[in-house]
Amino acid sequence: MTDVRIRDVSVAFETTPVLRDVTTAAAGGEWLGIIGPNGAGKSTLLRCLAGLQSYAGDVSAGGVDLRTLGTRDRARLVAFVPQSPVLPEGMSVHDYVLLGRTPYVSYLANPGRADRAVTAESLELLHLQGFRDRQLQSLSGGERQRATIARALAQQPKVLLLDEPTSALDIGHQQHVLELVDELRASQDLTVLCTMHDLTLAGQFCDRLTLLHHGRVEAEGTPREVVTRERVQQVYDASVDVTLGIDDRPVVVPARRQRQP
Ligand SMILES: Nc1ncnc2c1ncn2[C@@H]1O[C@H](COP(=O)(O)OP(=O)(O)OP(=O)(O)O)[C@@H](O)[C@H]1O
Repeated sequence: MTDVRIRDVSVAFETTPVLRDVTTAAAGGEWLGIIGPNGAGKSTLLRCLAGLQSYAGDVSAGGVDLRTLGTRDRARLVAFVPQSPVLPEGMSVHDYVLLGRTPYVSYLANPGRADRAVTAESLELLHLQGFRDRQLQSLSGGERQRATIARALAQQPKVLLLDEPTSALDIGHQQHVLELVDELRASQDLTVLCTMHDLTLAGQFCDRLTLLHHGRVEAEGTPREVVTRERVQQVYDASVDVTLGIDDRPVVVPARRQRQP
């Protein structure tokens, strides 16, 4: 299984620091949730791992410094599902998911039978068989989100990076996708790093959480350790109640501030 280590990672845009000496790690096969308010640096951190953002510091997966890998080797190791993917115009769902096989297809060759089988399996896992010939642009937001996850699974990565994977999904598909990721994690030895805004869902699915605030690690640990009423109030400036649900995992309930008379 492939562990991910992030050490002293810093990113600045112009002169504005966005990540400041971020150090955290996911053990092989673990699901690490990255949480924090808007603008905390969550997506930027995932983009560093995906090779889309330059950074100071070190990031490794399975002991390999990700900077040393070429595009194809990196894509076999790490798959990234961005929050708002740019989808190619005029492409069918099937062909888009088949793109996930690119790192396995030789230059100038066409995808083979095995690539098509993995693509069909990914479509099935995300309940997209009925959409295989539809144009991407004709899909709803949630269907597009499932298509991007299917493309990432077709990459057969060791590390899956998910940026807000359930933001466009209804409650049923949220659960389906997160359960599926959890099953794949177990069956395919995947290590998962996932940004999430829903702290209750994050607590239910993640083994550990890293809380970012203003680009720094504010807290990390088990969901129960990280998601406390006081911390959510302080970091998110939110009024909430936090109770413990199944398996002592936190349940975060917004508590409406006093109504104005
Ligand atoms: N290319 C860029 N140029 C300048 N600033 C940027 C750039 N990309 C991100 N930022 C800034 O970096 C900060 C962190 O952005 P990031 O997208 O990582 O936050 P986030 O925690 O994922 O937020 P959200 O929860 O809103 O998605 C934000 O203030 C954002 O405006």
